[in-house]
Amino acid sequence: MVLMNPVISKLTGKLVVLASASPRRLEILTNVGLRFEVVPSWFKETLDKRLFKTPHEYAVETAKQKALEVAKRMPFKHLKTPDIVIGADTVVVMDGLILEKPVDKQDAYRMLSRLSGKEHSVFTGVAIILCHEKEVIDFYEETKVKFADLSDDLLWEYINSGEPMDKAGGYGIQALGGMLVEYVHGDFLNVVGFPLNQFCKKLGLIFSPPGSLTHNSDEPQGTSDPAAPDLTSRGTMQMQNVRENETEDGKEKLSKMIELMDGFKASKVLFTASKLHVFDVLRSSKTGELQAEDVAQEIKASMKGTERLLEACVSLGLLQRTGKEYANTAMSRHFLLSDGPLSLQGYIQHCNELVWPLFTHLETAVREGTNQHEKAFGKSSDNLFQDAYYSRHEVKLRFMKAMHSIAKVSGRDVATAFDLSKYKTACDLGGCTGAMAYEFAKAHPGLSVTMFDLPEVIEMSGHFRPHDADDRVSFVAGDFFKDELPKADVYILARILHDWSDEKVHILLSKIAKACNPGCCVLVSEIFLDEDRKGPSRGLLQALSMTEGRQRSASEYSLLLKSHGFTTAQNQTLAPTTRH
Ligand SMILES: Cc1cn([C@H]2C[C@H](O)[C@@H](COP(=O)(O)OP(=O)(O)OP(=O)(O)O)O2)c(=O)[nH]c1=O
Repeated sequence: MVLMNPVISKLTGKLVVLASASPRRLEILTNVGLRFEVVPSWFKETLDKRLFKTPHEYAVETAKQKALEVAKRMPFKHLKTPDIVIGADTVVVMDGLILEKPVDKQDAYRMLSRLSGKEHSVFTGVAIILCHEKEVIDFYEETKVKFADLSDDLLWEYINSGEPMDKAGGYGIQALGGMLVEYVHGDFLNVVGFPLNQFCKKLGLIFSPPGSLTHNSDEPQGTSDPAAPDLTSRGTMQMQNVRENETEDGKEKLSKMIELMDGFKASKVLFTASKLHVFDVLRSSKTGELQAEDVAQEIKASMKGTERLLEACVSLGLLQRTGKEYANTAMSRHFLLSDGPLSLQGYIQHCNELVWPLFTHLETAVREGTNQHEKAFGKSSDNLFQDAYYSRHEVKLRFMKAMHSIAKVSGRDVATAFDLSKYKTACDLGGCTGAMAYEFAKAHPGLSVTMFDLPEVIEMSGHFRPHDADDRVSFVAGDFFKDELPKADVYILARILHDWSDEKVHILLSKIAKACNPGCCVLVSEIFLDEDRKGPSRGLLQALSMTEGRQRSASEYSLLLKSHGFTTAQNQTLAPTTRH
């Protein structure tokens, strides 16, 4: 592509990120040959408008916050630091009132009828973050647009086209909305969401030779004083040294702290919405959407409480809201519907009913170094499974559902992690509902899998039998510490060993070693701790409520296995070992 603007070519080789989900901005910048990645900002456009003297200050600040959020997130979440992050925010302003995107059709109607027959301003605030230099350049552009007198019929026809909903002021000048417009004074692309002309000028200033950076030679007079911006100007340029290096760093630490402090609230919101079947209720409604009062009625809860719960769910990305209607997000549809193939509901209820009470006694657990079953449930648990999980029917069922959901979510990855084509038989020790065994059978057409677990588990495993159950999976009842193990080429230990002390692990491994022939293999699936035991925190957090078990690193597991003649063949995230 021939680059008309030499400024754009100055960005060649730099990691430029557009912190925007707007397809218009993407198109405008792509059209001029800019190469960039799109990382939509998670910054919520909720700044208090009353705190800004002018609408354009609001747009600029929102643009800045959008860009800063991405600049801060990328080094952690994407493991790379961009050179430049660009953020933008477009607002329509009528009689001093800021109009953003309409929340529903009525809102679009209110906006468009307010604009009918009159002139309004469109402001786009833009922020350019120079990540390495820790500088923010921001500016805004104003364009005046006049609407023709619009009849209600025309307005509703336009609203029903769906076009207004994701656009500031409820119209898109570049498409059908162009019909509503009598004239435009100023940069057309600014209305569409990005003031390209001024953006290129700013880039020119930024990438001109050193010394000229703070010298706004092409700025119209009187426009460079941010304290007194001139609305007729083509914008102001503010170079802010985010000296503030430490301040930014401090802010990041503070938000991490707040995230940690609030983490338990977020978990409990998820548990409660799940227990009250909020996600199922929304899915079952005709349109997949419901208002808070309908949800309250369905889940038999108070209106006030339900509304707060739904709002909190939206903020956590568990639900989405358009106007007053709540709906599941893609993530919730994936993991939170109770009958979904990858439903985590079983595990979530286990966390709510069993892990949560244990964690409320964490302080005592730390002081005493003991598990807190007795305090939490009024009953001690010397043998975790017999005393805690399998003592009562409903607790057993809940625990089995938890294991089932984890096996469903992780089963395919575990089953396909290694080439098992040379093996004919496998035995899934402590396989609970058989979900993992079925995944192995599905992944390996030549493999027959025996699921081995306690008789009280086997008697209920029928509840979880898939309708297309493969008859290569069979169930054998027994206690793997006491009874003879079925013969197999592959022994699967998925999330088993961490529950037990080294002593018990040795008992189990020696029984496997006796049962298997040379060349057979043990496949261990666990959260492996880092060798320095500094992470992953998921494993270390889980350890806090463990009874007699412990979390181990891959080399600790290898040592245990080696002492029974199993040499580690592959040792990655999953560790299968072969006995010679
Ligand atoms: C007035 C007007 C706005 N718009 C669009 C531009 C913006 O995308 C949108 C205003 O919303 P913004 O909040 O500025 O942007 P966005 O939500 O689309 O994307 P992001 O926040 O991720 O950057 O309205 C048009 O496409 N045409 C128009 O005529």
